[in-house]
Amino acid sequence: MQPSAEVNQRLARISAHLCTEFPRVGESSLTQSNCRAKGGAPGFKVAVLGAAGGIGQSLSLLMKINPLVSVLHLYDVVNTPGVTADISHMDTGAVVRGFLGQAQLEHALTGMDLVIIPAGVPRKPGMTRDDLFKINAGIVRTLCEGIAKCCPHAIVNLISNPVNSTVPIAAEVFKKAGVYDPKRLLGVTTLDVVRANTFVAEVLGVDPREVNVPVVGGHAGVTILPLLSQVKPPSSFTAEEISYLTDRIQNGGTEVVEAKAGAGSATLSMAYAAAKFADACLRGLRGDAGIVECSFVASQVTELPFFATRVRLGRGGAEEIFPLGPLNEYERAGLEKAKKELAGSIDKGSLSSGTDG
Ligand SMILES: NC(=O)c1ccc[n+]([C@@H]2O[C@H](COP(=O)([O-])OP(=O)(O)OC[C@H]3O[C@@H](n4cnc5c(N)ncnc54)[C@H](O)[C@@H]3O)[C@@H](O)[C@H]2O)c1
Ligand SMILES: O=C(O)C[C@H](O)C(=O)O
Repeated sequence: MQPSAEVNQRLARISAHLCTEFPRVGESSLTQSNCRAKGGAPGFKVAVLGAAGGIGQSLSLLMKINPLVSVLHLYDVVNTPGVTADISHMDTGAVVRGFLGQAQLEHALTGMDLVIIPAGVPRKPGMTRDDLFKINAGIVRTLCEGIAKCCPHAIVNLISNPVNSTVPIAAEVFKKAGVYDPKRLLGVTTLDVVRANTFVAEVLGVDPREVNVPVVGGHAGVTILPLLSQVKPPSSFTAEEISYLTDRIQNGGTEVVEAKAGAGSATLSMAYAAAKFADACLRGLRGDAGIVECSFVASQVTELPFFATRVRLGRGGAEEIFPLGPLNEYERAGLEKAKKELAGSIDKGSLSSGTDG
């Protein structure tokens, strides 16, 4: 006998809730819940919020192949059943579960060790990252309220722009909920480092994997401050090369936005950068020694309450924040410009708490 349309609809609703837990009636009598293997390899529980987006999909794929991840929760307000079904077929260790819409946010977050947030709208040509503030502030606030309630000890990797303001917004949400741990809130600026390594390697004619450029400050225009005097391996540049590299690194995001011509901003290089940073956070959580990355965090390195510098990642998140190190005159001038702009963006985020942006 064929199951009624009503039964099929009911199962589809349950299936949307649990995403891949039930096949449609009539397809097989064996369901995933009867399967002998239940998953549960040792590792960390990671949630991606905004998992169906341009960054979210590639990032979720990269987290699914990370051997440190045992459980991967994919949350978005659209399209997570499809993304989850697709990624869950990859034969890697992490067990994947999908969550759709605000009603499932708490299930998505409960028990997570690391929450990565690429949710929010991207830029179009002619826009600044700050033009995204109003809409993304509200999204970040709602998601962080969920984190405060369901996994207050998770490490948070915040990608949504404008990072210079969304990190202060998240801090205010966590403070209000009484769960703020500044070491666990990390703004993701890894793409600036990834770009800097690539562009510097092109100029030097070397493999980018051999290059490490500290990029400090924040994540927008002049607040992105590459410290070319501290490049590893030690390298020297002409004044013309310094000017070209600084400008290209500061405007790397705009270069992609313009090339995509209205179809969004960096997604693939960003997913790579976010996966690299998340992997570093997970190795820190595991207790590995010497994990150092740049990140926009609560900081006393300058007079500003938040600043991106090199940080040492450990079980508690950003356990040590390194000072800027010696700067040359060009970098000192860049630092002053960066701080001036950053101060306004940080205040805008901190003071927006409780409003809709
Ligand atoms: N930090 C960085 O270096 C960096 C780099 C690139 C992009 N970004 C930023 O990342 C964000 C996402 O970019 P994208 O290209 O993936 O955009 P996108 O539009 O392709 O994807 C965003 C996703 O967020 C989801 N979303 C919207 N509201 C949500 C909510 N309340 N809860 C959960 N999910 C929600 C959307 O449904 C969508 O799937 C943008 O703000 C962008 O500016 C940051
Ligand atoms: O430029 C953008 O708007 C996205 C992102 O911040 C980037 O640097 O690529």
